[in-house]
Amino acid sequence: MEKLNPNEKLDIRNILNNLENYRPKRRGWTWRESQEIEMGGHKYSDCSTPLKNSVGIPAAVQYFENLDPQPKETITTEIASGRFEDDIRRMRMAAWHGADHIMVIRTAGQSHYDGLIEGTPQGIGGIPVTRKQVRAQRKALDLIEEEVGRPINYHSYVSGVAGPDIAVMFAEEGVNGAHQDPQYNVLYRNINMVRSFVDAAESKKIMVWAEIAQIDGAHNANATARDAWKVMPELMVQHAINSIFSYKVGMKKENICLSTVPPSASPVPCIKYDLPYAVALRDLFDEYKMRAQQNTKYITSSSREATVTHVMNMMISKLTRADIQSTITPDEGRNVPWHMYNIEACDTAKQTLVGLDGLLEMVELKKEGYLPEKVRELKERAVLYMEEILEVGGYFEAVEQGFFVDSGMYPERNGDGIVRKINGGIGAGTVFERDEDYMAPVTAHYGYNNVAQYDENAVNNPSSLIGGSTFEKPEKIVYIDELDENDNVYMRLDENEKYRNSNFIKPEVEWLADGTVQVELFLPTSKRVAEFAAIEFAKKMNLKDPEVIHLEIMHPSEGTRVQLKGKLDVDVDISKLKIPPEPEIMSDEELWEEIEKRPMKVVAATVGEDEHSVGLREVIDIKHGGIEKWGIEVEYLGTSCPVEKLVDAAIELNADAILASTIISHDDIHYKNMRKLHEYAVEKGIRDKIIIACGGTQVTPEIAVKQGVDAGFGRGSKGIHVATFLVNKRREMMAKANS
Ligand SMILES: Cc1ncc(COP(=O)(O)O)c(/C=N\CC[C@H](N)C(=O)O)c1O
Repeated sequence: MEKLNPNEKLDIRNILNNLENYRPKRRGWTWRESQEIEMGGHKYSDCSTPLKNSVGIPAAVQYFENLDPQPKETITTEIASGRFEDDIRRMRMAAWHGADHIMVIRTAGQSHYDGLIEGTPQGIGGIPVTRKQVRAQRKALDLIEEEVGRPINYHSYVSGVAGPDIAVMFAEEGVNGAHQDPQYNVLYRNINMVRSFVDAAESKKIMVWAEIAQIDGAHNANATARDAWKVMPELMVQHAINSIFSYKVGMKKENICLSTVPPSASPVPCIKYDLPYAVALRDLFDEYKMRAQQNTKYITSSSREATVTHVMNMMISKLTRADIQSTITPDEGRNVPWHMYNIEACDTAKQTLVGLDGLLEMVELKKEGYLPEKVRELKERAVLYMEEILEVGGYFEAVEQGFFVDSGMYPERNGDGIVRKINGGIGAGTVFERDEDYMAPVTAHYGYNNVAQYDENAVNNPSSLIGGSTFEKPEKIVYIDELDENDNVYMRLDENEKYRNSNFIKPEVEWLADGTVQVELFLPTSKRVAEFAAIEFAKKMNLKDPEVIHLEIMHPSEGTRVQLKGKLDVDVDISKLKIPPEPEIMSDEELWEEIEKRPMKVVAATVGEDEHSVGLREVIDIKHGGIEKWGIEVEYLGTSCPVEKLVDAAIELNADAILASTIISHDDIHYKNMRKLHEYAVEKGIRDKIIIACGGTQVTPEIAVKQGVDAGFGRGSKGIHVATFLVNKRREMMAKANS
C-alpha cells in the first residue's frame, strides 16, 4: 500500500481494494511515552515524541513556526458520522491535530443486535461496526499513522448481546481498544445480567489474548444520574466491579482503564466536587489506567461553554492523573459531531495539556483541610456501598433492588435507581450450563472446556485439534463483502463521485458534499423573535432546511446570538478560481546584495488614532526578522501618527517607501486611512516616486490596493514578505522610469 501524500486526499477506493486480504500490522494498545523534551527553545516536562507531520494550534502556526509539542496523555477523538468512508477523512484530520486514539461510535442500538453485522451499511449516530468497516478503517489508519509518524489506537465497543462475537472479530482485525463493562449492558441496555456477565468473561478473555486495552462504562452513570455529583460513591463501586472482574479473567492492570468523568460542571462549584473525587479514585485505583473523559452531562448547544468545561476537566487531569484524555466534541450538545468540532476538541486538549506542562512541579494538593476530608468521605461512602451490596447477596440482587443510579448520594437513597430483574431483560434464559463433554476447539475461551477427552496435550491449546483457530490462522476468517446491494459504500461513493477527487467542491460538516453550512447571527431582538427571524434570514441566504442550533440571550430585548445550519445546494469549480500567487519571498543573499548595491530608506508608523505597534515592530526590527535585517534603513515615527506627518517625513527624508500599520478596522477606518495616505501623497506630488505599503491583522491585500496603495499585508505577514515586495516594486518603478 503506497504512502499518503499530505497534498493529496486519501482515496477510499484504494482502501477498499483487496480488503479481503488485509491483515493488521500489530495487536494491542500503544501508549505514548512521557519524556522531557526541548522544542522551539522551550523545555517540556510532561510531553512525548513530536509528530512527523501535524498542524499546531492557531497560535503555534501564527507565532511559533508551527511548534506542536505532543502531551504525554493519549488524546481520543470520537468519530460518529455514520459513513465510515467519511469517518476516515476525519480520522486523518484528527491525527494531524494530535489524536492517537480513534474511538468509533456504533450505530444506534447495535447493542441489541444478537450477532455480527456485515458489509458497509450507513449508520445512525455512528457506523454499524462490521468486519469490513473495521478492516477498512484500520487499514486507513496504518497509512495515517505513517503520515503523522505515531501509532494510532483504533477503538470501538464490545458491548451488547453480541459482545463475545464482536470481541472475536476485534481480536481478528487488530482492534487496539474497546469498551467492555457488563454493567453497561445491564443498566443502560436492559440486557439480562446473567447473560451479560457470562458474556463479559468470554469477551474479556478474548481481549486479553488480543491485548486490547479496556475502557469501562462508569461514565454512563454520570451522564444518566439526576445530579451527577451524587453518584460519586457508586462510580467507584462500578469501577471496582469491572476492574477486579477483568483482572481475575487475566487482564493486565495496565490495560484496564477506568472511564472517569469529573461529575459536575459550572455554575455548580465543580472543582469542589470533581477534584476530591478524582483524588479518591486515583488513591483507590493507583495500579490501573485512568481514561479521563469530559463531562457531557451538562453540555449544551454552546460550543464555547463545552470547551471551557473541557479545559476545567483537564485541569483535574493535570492535578491528578490521566493516561488517556478522551475528548468530546464541543458540538455534541447539538449535532452528531462535525469534522471541525472533532478537530476543535483535539486542539483544546493539546493546547491545555501542553499549556499546563509541569504543573505539579509548581503546585501540590493540600494535605489538610477540605480536600483530604472530602476524599476520605467519598472513599468511606464507596466502601459502605460495596459492603451493602455484599449484605444483600451480591451485585445481581443489588441491581434488582435498584441500588444503581439512585438520585440520592449514598447512603442516602431516594428509591429511584435503575431496577433490572435477574431473570429479565434481553437474552434472559439464554445461559446454559456446559455439559460434561462440552468442548470448543478455540483459543482464549473462558471457563469449562473438556479438551482432554480428545487430547490431553491440547488442553492448553484447544484449537490445535483443528489445526488452529482464526486467531492462529487468519486465512480461516470468513470475510463477507456486502450483504445489502443498496445500502453500501459503493452506492454512496457513486452518489457523490462528482465531488471525489474532482475540481468540484461543496461545503460539508460530516459527509462529503452534504452541503451543510453554519451561519452565526446577532439579531437585535428577543430570543423568541430571533429564533424565527433567523430562519427568514437563512431563507434569504438561499439556505435549504434551515434549523436554529444555538440561541444565546445577550439581553432580553437588546439582542440574541443565533447559530443556525442549512444546506447550500451549490458547488464551486476550483479550477475556475482566480487565486493570486502566494507572495514570493527572496533569499537573504538576494536582499542583502540588492540593498548593499542600492540602499533603501523607509518611513514607518502606526497611523490614525491607533496605538498598536507590535506587528509593525515585528516587520521592522532586526531581532524579529524585520526588514532592517537586510540593511533597509527605517525611520519609525511611532503610533497614532497623522497620515500627513508620515508623508511629510517621507518627503523630508527622501524616503523610497512608506509603511503604515493599520490595525483598528472598525467602520473600515484602516482602509479610509490608506486612501487618505494615497491621496495626500498625490496632493504633495510624490505619489509616483514613493512606494506605499499598509499592513494589519484585518487587512485584505486586494481591498488595500483598491484604496490606491501599492500593497496590503494581512495576518501572518512577516518582514521577509515586505522586504521582497519593496525590492521588487522599486525595480518595477525604476524599469518604468527608464523605459
Ligand atoms: C461500556 C460501553 N459500551 C458500549 C457503549 C456504547 O454502546 P452502544 O453501541 O450500544 O451505543 C458505551 C457508551 N459510551 C461510549 C460513548 C462515550 N462517549 C465514551 O466515550 O465512553 C459504553 O460505555
